Amino acid sequence: MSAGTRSRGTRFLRARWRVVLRLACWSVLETGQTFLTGYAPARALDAGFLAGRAGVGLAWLGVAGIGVLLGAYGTARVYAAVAALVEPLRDRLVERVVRRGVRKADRGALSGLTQQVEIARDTFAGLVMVSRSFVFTAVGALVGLFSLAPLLLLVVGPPLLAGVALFAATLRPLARRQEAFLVADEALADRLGAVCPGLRDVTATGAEERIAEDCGRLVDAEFGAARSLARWSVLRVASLAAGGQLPIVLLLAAAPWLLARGVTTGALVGALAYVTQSLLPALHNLVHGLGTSGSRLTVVLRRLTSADAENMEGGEEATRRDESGDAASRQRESAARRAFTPAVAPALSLSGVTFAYGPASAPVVEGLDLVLAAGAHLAVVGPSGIGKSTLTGLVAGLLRPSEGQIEVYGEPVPSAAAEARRVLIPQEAYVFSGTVADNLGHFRADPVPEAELLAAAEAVGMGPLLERLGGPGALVEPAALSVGERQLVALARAYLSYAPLALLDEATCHLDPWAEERAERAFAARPGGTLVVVAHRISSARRADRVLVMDGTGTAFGTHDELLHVSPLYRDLVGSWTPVPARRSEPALALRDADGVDAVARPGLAGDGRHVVAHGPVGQVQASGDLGDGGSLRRQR
Ligand SMILES: Nc1ncnc2c1ncn2[C@@H]1O[C@H](COP(=O)(O)OP(=O)(O)OP(=O)(O)O)[C@@H](O)[C@H]1O
Repeated sequence: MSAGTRSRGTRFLRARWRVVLRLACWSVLETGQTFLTGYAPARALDAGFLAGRAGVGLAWLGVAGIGVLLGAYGTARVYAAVAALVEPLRDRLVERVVRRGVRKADRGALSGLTQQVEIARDTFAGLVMVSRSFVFTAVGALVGLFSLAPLLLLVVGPPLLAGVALFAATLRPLARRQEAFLVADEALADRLGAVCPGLRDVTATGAEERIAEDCGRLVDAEFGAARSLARWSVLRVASLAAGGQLPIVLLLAAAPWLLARGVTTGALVGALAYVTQSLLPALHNLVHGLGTSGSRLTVVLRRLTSADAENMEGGEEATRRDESGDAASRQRESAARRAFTPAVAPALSLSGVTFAYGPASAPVVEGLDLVLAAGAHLAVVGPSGIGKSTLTGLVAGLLRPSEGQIEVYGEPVPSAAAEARRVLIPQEAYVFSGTVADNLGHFRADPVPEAELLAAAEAVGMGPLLERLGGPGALVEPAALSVGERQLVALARAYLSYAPLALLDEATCHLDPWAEERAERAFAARPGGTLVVVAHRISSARRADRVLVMDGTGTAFGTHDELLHVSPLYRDLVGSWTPVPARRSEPALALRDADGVDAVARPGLAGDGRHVVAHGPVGQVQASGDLGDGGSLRRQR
């Protein structure tokens, strides 16, 4: 406990000396009861039952009973006195906390702090009870032992003193370790509290490993603190054994010696009663109560009473953390910027990559070799469920191959360097509550200049949406955006990142073919940028300068024209894809049937302009949908 907290505590108690005195007086009754715990049975035996005077024995037992009743009355009064001591402490702490909470208008902090006040109040009450009880019980028992036979003090006193001394010696180091454990526990709880609600963000940004590492460090810190605490707690158990249990053994072992020196049988039984009924439970409560609650109270009180200072320190600490965080992000960023400079290594290289979702499952990717030069534009095609997303997950480092190596711009996957060089835009675009600028600049540690934001939005076709939302400073309500609009936000965000390799995993599937084309061309034209697109339209594959056809565990790789000749699967895929009609003046709406058949419609073709009916040129596709802003569709069949 710090000197400041100690002196405040002394002042607090001195100002309430009357309550302390009242508490002491009522506690004397407890001492009386403790005295009778051993003395009455001793007299009942020696002067009563063993002397053949059962009446006297019963009378002494009756006295012990009265002692218990008086002790119980005293304990009830003690509780009232403890309340008179504890409640003012609570009031003072609450006053402090509320004053500070109101000043800062921080309701979250206020509720957290008032909860700590309750902990402080309860812990303080517990401490007053156990330490007071130990003192008065010990006095009662020692006086009782002395009255029965001073020799008994010789047997019980030394181990009791040794136990208490050992306990006192461990108090401070134990409190420090308890505090270290609490701090580590809270740090972990804080971190998990922040991470768990944001798990989607973590996955969306591919930060699992970094977060796992970070949380792992906190888990290790708490584990270390718990081990150290446990080691010191062994000494606490030793002090209990020495002070409470050893006297019992000594009394029994020394019984013949004591009896030979005039100690009566009743006195021996009385001494055992003192140790087992009073001293041991009181010491047990003291060791556990003071050992655990004492350090908890120290921590809570220090926080509550010096929170202003701590807040300042906390602020500085946060700034320091921010600064070091900034430094780390600056480092990552400069690594990423460097990645944009012309690279000698290929943008992507896979050699002998094999991956299966489970040890017993068939591999989704098997022995795949692929080299993609920097600046290339690759389309990955294949039937549904063939492994296209799995491949992007492998390249992004979200999945680990069981065999083979993957490198992104010469950096092994997974690694932070490879992570900084790629950005994955999944089909399910993620938009979070915040401003448009927050969302778009999410992959950038440096503030993105507004002109750059606008240019990126324009490049990927998000311009009209940005305007409708109210510009970069406007707040985004994710639920109010259509899936297509969310994809536009995700595309602009990825476009702004410094990662040169963009992985679009059906990231434009909710956009119309023209919006998709615009976005893909924008990514392909990023200076030094390499693009891998999981294509769901033939137009997308035709735009790419290379196509990877996935066909079970086999693959074919080449240009569109080459593959039309060599890959029957590619020919089939091209045949089943619907050609995109020439662009009309009014925006078109593209629908895709569950079987992957496209249908294209124009608003106004049927319906009221927002609700349209689309007739598919292939098969009998019929669907109606709501043409939201930005041309996206919520389809009802
Ligand atoms: N987490 C997973 N656990 C087990 N199997 C999975 C998991 N994710 C995908 N698969 C299986 O792996 C195979 C390849 O899936 P993947 O999503 O990579 O295919 P895809 O070609 O991207 O499909 P689509 O075009 O429909 O998105 C499928 O059979 C799928 O069921």
